[in-house]
Amino acid sequence: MKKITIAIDGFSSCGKSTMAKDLAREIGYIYIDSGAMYRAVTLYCLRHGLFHGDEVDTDRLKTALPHIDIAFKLNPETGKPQTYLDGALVEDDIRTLAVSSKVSIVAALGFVREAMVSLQQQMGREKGIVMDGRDIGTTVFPDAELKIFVTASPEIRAQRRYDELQAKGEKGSYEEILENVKERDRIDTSRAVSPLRKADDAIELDNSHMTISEQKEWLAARFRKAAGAE
Ligand SMILES: Nc1ncnc2c1ncn2[C@@H]1O[C@H](COP(=O)(O)OP(=O)(O)OP(=O)(O)O)[C@@H](O)[C@H]1O
Ligand SMILES: Nc1ccn([C@@H]2O[C@H](COP(=O)(O)O)[C@@H](O)[C@H]2O)c(=O)n1
Repeated sequence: MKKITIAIDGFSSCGKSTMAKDLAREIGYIYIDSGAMYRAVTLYCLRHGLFHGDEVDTDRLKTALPHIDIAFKLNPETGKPQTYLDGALVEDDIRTLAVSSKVSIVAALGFVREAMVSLQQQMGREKGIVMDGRDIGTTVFPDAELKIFVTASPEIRAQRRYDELQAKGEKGSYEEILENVKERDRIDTSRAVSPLRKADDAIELDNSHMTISEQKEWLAARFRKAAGAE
């Protein structure tokens, strides 16, 4: 079967990476969580004092960006990809509310997007990739053979994220998470560079009332059709 490119975009916390990761594992494709890359840059900014309130020191970030090393390696026990920043494992550190509350500010910077998009395009040049994010079907891989745009209500998304953080023993109230989900959607859809929007040729999925296994099956069927297996 020919290898294709699969772009999964959508709003924050709607289940994109859950679907993308599962599909990639099953079909033997590479999975890239593009949001993790913006999160890693944000963690770098926080750790190096590049934030002044909600303002980023763009001069310092422009100088540092070419030297920031972001990589993904598979966890040998779980087989799941994990994010490394400058050689250190940061998978949990990039998922905190502290990073979530600043990431959309960093992701709105044109020079940051340019650098990340270029890296993402290199990662996908051989096809056989599933990438999730906000601009994958519109900007990173406009020629992707399969494009999905995922939505769910903000309240459902916040509840899912809240349950996940609770299970990990992390802080954050439901209200705080709902506020973060809505604020990130607002910044992501209104930014000047590559705003979050559905590509004209993307298939929309509202998974508000779907289980993880139902959405997995839904995606597998779309993949078989796009890859020419049926
Ligand atoms: N259909 C579903 N029903 C219930 N929970 C779900 C469903 N899909 C995903 N989840 C859960 O919702 C949470 C968010 O999912 P996930 O991390 O995949 O979202 P995302 O869209 O990749 O988020 P982000 O954009 O913030 O990275 C996870 O805890 C995941 O297990
Ligand atoms: N292609 C992308 C991916 C992500 N972003 C920004 O990063 C934030 C975090 O992403 P998650 O997928 O981990 O939620 C997200 O809110 C966006 O601001 C992006 O701009 N483009």
